[in-house]
Amino acid sequence: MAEATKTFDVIFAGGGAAACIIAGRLAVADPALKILVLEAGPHSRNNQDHEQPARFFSALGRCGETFTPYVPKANPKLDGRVSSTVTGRCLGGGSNVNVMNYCRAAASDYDDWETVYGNKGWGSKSLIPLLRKAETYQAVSTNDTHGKAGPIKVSFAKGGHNLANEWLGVTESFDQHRGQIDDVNALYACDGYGRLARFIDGKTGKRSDTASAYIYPILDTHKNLDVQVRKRVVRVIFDGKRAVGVEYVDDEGDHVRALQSPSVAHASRLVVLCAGAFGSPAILERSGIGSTSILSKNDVQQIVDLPGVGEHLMDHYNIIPNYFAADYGDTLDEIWQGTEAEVKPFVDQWSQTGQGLLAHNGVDAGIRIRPTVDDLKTIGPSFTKRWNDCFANAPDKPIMIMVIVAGYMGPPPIGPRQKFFNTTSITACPMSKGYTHITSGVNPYAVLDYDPCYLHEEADLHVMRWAYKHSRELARRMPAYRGELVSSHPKFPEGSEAAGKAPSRPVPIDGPKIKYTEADDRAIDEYVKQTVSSTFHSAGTCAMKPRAQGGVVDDRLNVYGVEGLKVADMSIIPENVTANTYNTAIAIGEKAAVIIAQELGIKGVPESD
Ligand SMILES: Cc1cc2nc3c(=O)[nH]c(=O)nc-3n(C[C@H](O)[C@H](O)[C@H](O)COP(=O)(O)OP(=O)(O)OC[C@H]3O[C@@H](n4cnc5c(N)ncnc54)[C@H](O)[C@@H]3O)c2cc1C
Repeated sequence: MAEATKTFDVIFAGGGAAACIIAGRLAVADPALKILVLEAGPHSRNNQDHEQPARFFSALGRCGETFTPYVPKANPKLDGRVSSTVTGRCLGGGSNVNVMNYCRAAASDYDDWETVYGNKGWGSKSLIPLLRKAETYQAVSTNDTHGKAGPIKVSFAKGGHNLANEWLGVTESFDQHRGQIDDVNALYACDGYGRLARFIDGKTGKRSDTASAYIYPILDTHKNLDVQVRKRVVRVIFDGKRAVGVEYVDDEGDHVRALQSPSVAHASRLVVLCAGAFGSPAILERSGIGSTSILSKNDVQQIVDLPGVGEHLMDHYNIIPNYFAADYGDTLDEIWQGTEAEVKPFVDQWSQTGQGLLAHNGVDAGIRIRPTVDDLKTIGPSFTKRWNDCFANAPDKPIMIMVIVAGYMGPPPIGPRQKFFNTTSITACPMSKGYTHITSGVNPYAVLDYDPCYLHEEADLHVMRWAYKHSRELARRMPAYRGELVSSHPKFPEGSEAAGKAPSRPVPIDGPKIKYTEADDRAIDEYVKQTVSSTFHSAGTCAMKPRAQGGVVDDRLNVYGVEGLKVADMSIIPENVTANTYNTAIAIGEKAAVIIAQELGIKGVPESD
């Protein structure tokens, strides 16, 4: 149980990726501003699973207390399979548990937010200066979109990426049409292969999360910032239509007792929901803001009829075919599959130098890829409208993100330990959209009624089929290729020429491409349905767009129909970004800090670096 009611100027519900940026910026800019952050999970400081980059995969596999799993309905489009997702659950949220892949949206993704959805100040011209302000790009930059002195550190691996180099070598000879690109993340261009940076500090070898970057350095010195962990916000409380605080419970121990006597914190100026794509709409619905049918089903008295709350749930989703790698491959398998004793030498090296395989995320090369005219024919007519509507006239938008990952991603394979790599293909902007809603009006621990609706649009399936084929041609030409882990590939019909083998040797760069029959294509589709999984980029459930179009917040992040309440996290995006989402969460955090500072009359939160 928390102490007696306290009053703050600003209360943040959720202390994740975006929240830490906003709270940190405001706390420094105005030491008189009393800020409360209520985060459901624990502190993340000094947690080796977070700090030591290569441990991300083992931590994800254990899905311990710094993760929240979300289990959807069985999906008929996945042959009845259930494909779950997770979010971070600790100070820093997803930024503390993510894969650290530095992947930035297309400039036109942000421009669409401004021009298509009418959100003034959210186009690339406004957001790029904020992205620069947020980051220190620890590499030579070939363009002026990267930052030099921001709290978030971005680096390239200094060694241990020989498989990425091989893959890039193959792409150079095999796919000359696309070729190489200087900076895969230059915002205005895509469709070239290149090295990938990571959200890892190249000097210390530590993960660069928003808690470490914006909160922990000031927590002891800025007493105006009160961060309470293991506190779960139940709902916002209102005086009429004005948000004046939140009700919250302890996020551990006896849930029932906590629920019977929730604590209250008052906000004299603003309540900001930063609980992520699942948490923020759930808090809104428990507070009486949402669609009439959802609220009445859960006995919540309606304050505002906002049918868009919890709708338009977007994600990116991926397939991960694995391949055997030659012994010389620098892979993370030893760290991901090894015992603590086997990992210890890497820990020692990392502790002493900040380098070595533990300072890796294993994702060192990739492409944000667009289809050629021939590729569009291969994908087929189901994708034509989507292509014409979204991509044809936006040359900076990829349809897939394809990366090589140095290691086996999956449950430990049977047999003696071996080396692997995989080629993960991620849908950059899938058509399918889902929803997430509460199943209890009072219990913040109740499971959510959630369905990401993966593959509900056939085009998404056909794009993935094409991506599988393309990434496979690249993989089998790498000198370190030693065959396919057949269990993580399609079950091609017996006798099919498309069937993979292990062990086997690389094919020559100019060797023929695999020819697929219709039966082979069906096998790939089946494989996609059986294995497609979340990339953990859930977003869009409190969309920033006009209320009449299902919007939940306006372009100042105000929730429609009430006062003193904003949402600021990945739930506000009106349309997906064609990239992994951490960088966009950073943009939202920085932009929200500027907006709030302006409205509260706080100086010292500039709009650029
Ligand atoms: C496993 C994983 C891998 C990923 N990999 C990458 C990657 O490689 N690259 C990339 O760019 N992006 C990646 N992402 C995505 C990125 O990290 C997220 O998009 C980003 O963290 C979202 O930020 P947010 O502020 O919207 O929400 P979050 O960071 O999820 O923060 C929400 C916070 O609110 C808290 N919360 C929820 N409900 C309540 C409540 N009722 N009361 C109090 N607190 C609450 C949660 O505990 C959480 O800490 C990954 C995400 C995950 C989970």
